[in-house]
Amino acid sequence: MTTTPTTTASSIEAPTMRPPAATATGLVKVYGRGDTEVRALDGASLVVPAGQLTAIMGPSGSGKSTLMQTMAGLDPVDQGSIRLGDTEVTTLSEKQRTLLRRERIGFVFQSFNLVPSLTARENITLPLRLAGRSADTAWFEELVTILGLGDRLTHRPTELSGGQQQRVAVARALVTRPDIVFADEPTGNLDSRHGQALLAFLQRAAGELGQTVVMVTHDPTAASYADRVVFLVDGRVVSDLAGPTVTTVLTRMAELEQPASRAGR
Ligand SMILES: Nc1ncnc2c1ncn2[C@@H]1O[C@H](COP(=O)(O)OP(=O)(O)OP(=O)(O)O)[C@@H](O)[C@H]1O
Repeated sequence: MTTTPTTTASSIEAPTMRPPAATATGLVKVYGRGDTEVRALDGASLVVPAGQLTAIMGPSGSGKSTLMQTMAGLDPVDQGSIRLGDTEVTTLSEKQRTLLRRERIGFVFQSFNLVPSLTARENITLPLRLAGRSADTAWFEELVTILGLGDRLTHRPTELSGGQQQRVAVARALVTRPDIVFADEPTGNLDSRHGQALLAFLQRAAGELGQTVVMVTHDPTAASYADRVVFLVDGRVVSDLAGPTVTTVLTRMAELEQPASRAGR
């Protein structure tokens, strides 16, 4: 078994029966100019296997959110390629990216981002209304049941606990059966019990429902729910770990913090 961080192509490949849900190659994203220039992504490459829960970890400022936002078509890149299924995202116009997000991508944010004036049901079905689609009733019922929201559908966000609000946000992200769900610190505002319930659901959504999920997290416990963890350092994917446990994630993080592992980059 090798635990040495590596930047070879094999570190970003993961075997899967289905074609990858997304593939990012050589992403470069620069913010600012001159003295204030920051290379948030500096050649990041990543394959996201379909039907898996992939966690993205890395030190603060390593580019995790930027990687997620660019892969989700929220933000353009300066260089590189992003394929979502057969679609090259980087050459789409802003309008086309908006449509892509609406039709094929689900989002879960740390801050839930629910619409305060809408009920839980209306929040969950909002992406369908925006896309002009009708609800798949069986799928809606399945999501609501698995997430334990059946008796909360007429409540507004202020009438729900943090855990319930985040479950509404997760149902909203999955209601369109998107090709991929991006979750940025989805358990960041939850206590550990609600956080673990949510992670168990994301794991189940991938394992049983075949949903592809990419989750940014700082938390080794959250990462241990993933099928695979990829580690970002200085804007590049430098290592990955299949079948992570809290211990193996902590060990790998400690290795990546060693100056030697970052030398020559
Ligand atoms: N809009 C922006 N303008 C300028 N710099 C930015 C912008 N967004 C991100 N950055 C910089 O890009 C780098 C990567 O930021 P990013 O938020 O992707 O990192 P992160 O790994 O998600 O960090 P954290 O774990 O702290 O949330 C950081 O140095 C950040 O300051």
